Amino acid sequence: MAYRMHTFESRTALAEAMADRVAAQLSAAIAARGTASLAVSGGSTPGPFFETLATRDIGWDKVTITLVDERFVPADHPRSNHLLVATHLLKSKASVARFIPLYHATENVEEAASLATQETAALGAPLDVVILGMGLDGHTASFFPGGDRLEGALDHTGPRRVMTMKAEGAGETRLTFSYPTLADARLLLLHIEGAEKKAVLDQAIAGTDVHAMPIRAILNGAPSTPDIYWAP
Ligand SMILES: O=C1O[C@H](COP(=O)(O)O)[C@@H](O)[C@H](O)[C@H]1O
Repeated sequence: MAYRMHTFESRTALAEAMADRVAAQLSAAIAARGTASLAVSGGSTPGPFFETLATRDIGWDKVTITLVDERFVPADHPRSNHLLVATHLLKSKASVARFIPLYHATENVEEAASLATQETAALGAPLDVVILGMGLDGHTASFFPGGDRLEGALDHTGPRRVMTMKAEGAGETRLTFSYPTLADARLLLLHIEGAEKKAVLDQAIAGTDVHAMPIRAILNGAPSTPDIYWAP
């Protein structure tokens, strides 16, 4: 397993440190290439970090933000990751950033995935910053254990794209970037909080079955070494 562990005394300290790190990487990208790309996770963890990041003084008008994964629900749905980003990140100094959603109000989720693939291609590759989360079942992005397209999503040789995922533990059908899009980010972060998630991380580190705990695909053999940010 290859990763770097960063442990903090509090979630506030983590949010400050991670916001500094991400802001520095985005600023460096803007200085080098004129623009910067940031793909973030949803769920219950990132809200306070988003609030902190939005206060950082960088060239937000040159930053494009997207999601590593999304539920196939409209942006006003309470479980929408887009809603989380709109509420907690696209505000303050970051209100001028551009946002590319993965959800589209198409007839079916396959069409939404195809549109999201086309629209996010403009971000180029690799992405500047990818921030992953992890569920208690060991999923990351929407790489769920038992996912109907898990094999394809984790294929190291597959295309960079947005694809669909259905899994018992996922609730709604998902849209997710494929592993090749996420795993070679210039800065690859894994953000987890709490003792329960630390125990899941330790379990993932101790084993090798990627299908049982897809987070292992990131911890073991991603082209970029992930930096793990954890606070109790
Ligand atoms: O379903 C999801 O869950 C994971 C973890 O979320 P959390 O609520 O345990 O923080 C998240 O990383 C992912 O983006 C989200 O769609």
